[in-house]
Amino acid sequence: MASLTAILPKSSIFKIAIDGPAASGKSTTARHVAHRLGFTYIDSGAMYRAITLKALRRNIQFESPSEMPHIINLANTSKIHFATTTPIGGSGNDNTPQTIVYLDDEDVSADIRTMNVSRNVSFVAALPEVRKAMLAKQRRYANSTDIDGVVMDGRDIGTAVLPDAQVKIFLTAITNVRAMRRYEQLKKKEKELVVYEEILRDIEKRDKADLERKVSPLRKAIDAVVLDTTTLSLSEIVGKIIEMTNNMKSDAVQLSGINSSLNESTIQTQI
Ligand SMILES: Nc1ncnc2c1ncn2[C@@H]1O[C@H](COP(=O)(O)OP(=O)(O)O)[C@@H](O)[C@H]1O
Ligand SMILES: Nc1ccn([C@H]2C[C@H](O)[C@@H](COP(=O)(O)OP(=O)(O)O)O2)c(=O)n1
Repeated sequence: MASLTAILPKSSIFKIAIDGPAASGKSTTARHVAHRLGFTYIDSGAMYRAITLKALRRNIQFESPSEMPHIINLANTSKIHFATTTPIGGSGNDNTPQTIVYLDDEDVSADIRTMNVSRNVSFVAALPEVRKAMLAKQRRYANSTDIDGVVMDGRDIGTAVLPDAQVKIFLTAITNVRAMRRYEQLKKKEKELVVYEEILRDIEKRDKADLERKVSPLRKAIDAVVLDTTTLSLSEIVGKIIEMTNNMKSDAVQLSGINSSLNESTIQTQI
């Protein structure tokens, strides 16, 4: 029976974990999947970015050992929450649901995506105490009782944050494709001058830092499915994840049927 219970959901909240390197398509994919399934989307990377933004605004000197307690304190005391806006028509990426990120009730959705935050976020995300604080918040969000399902993306969701997720995806794409997509994405926002080579360097540096850090490095969970977005369109990727989720849900329903009839026969035998 252990093998049956292993694939049945441990709680009524259905969990989808999407991990992968920078600009592999995690958040866009996750937002579409969540929207289609009526699930809540949680952007775990935005949480590390929000703490980094707050530290930058306070002129905290990164990598100075005496400043670390300040960063840890920010992680423990900051309020971070999300809101999702529903798309109204449009085509292609225009109809991607948008996520608003609030830091202490201020909308910081644009400010957390600047190159300055990107350059410094890996340092903040490598601090074990910061990860501990974020992990507690992420699990709290994922286990809130008023939602049917959750889609969370990041680097350690399938391995550390939601190891019990019923669907685990590892998104990847070759580095220069990821850098070009991020370049196009930032250029559209016109928040700052963007240079492709600088973005490529940032992505290479962050990939290395995310892979090599000691606590919860970027890893594919052993039970995750790899999807390469270099060759697959957004709608193909979203379709595959929805299909996997629906299959997993119907397997769980069938197995719970088998389980309950097994329980009934056990009860009858006992009587
Ligand atoms: N499968 C895909 N094919 C082409 N472009 C994609 C695909 N998935 C995402 N994108 C685009 O790539 C850019 C980066 O995606 P994003 O979701 O922000 O990545 P991540 O969250 O992994 O950093 C966005 O402009 C997004 O629309
Ligand atoms: N679960 C997570 C999510 C993000 N991080 C870190 C590592 C990433 O470089 C930064 C920013 O994450 P984010 O997903 O916003 O980055 P990209 O959109 O992929 O560029 O945060 C992490 O360590 N663990």
